[in-house]
Amino acid sequence: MDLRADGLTVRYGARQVLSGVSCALPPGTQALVLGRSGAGKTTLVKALAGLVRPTEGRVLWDGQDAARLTAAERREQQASFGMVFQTDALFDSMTVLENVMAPLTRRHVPEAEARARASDVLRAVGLADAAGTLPERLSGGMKKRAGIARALAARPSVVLADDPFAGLDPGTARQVARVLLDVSQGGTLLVVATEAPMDLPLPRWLYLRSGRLVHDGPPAPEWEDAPDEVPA
Ligand SMILES: Nc1ncnc2c1ncn2[C@@H]1O[C@H](COP(=O)(O)OP(=O)(O)OP(=O)(O)O)[C@@H](O)[C@H]1O
Repeated sequence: MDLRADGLTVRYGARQVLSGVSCALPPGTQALVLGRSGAGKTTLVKALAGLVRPTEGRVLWDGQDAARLTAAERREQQASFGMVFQTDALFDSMTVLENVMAPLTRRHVPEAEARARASDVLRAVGLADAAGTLPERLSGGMKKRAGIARALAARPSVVLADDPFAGLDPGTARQVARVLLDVSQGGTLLVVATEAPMDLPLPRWLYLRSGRLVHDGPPAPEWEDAPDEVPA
């Protein structure tokens, strides 16, 4: 999917969280969405996925204004997005395989096909052996990879991962980075983080400061050290 933000502004009450963000994310884009805590990173990816409504400006999906679609059209388009959020939880009472199958069966993919696709993607994230396990028996890193498998089982063309490395040790973070790169091949990958992850050196940085997109281009580590105030 061709994704675009055009003058995107999001306000919560009096609080402006995103201010006039514009960016073009054609199919195959691989980018980091960076910025300090509270800079608006999560809000930006949620708005791109149609989960937060712009107060001003537009989000365009293949050139169509997402806010102008009917609820049914929006749901259909949202099937193109695979999202890994910080707060994602697996269903405790279901096995890892059943968790990964859930989004597919919800979309009426026949059981046998859902099972085969879920098994494939679990293999891709290195969790084939844990398919029959309940989530409570997984380590934090395994849970994270299971969450990624669930987001990817439906073969989304856009993968949005919100801080997928939070709380992971360096070895597990490396594994998760490799999985994200492997499984999103050919599609768009947007990864939110507060610091550029060493293991996932994506070629483009979208750097947010207090809701403004202050840099959109090649990696620019100088922004990570820049003082808080954004010049007017
Ligand atoms: N639903 C909401 N209602 C009110 N304020 C919100 C809401 N969602 C986010 N905010 C506020 O908007 C600001 C930006 O939040 P957002 O989660 O987009 O930032 P972030 O850059 O992803 O931060 P972090 O790295 O800490 O996750 C924060 O100050 C947050 O408190």
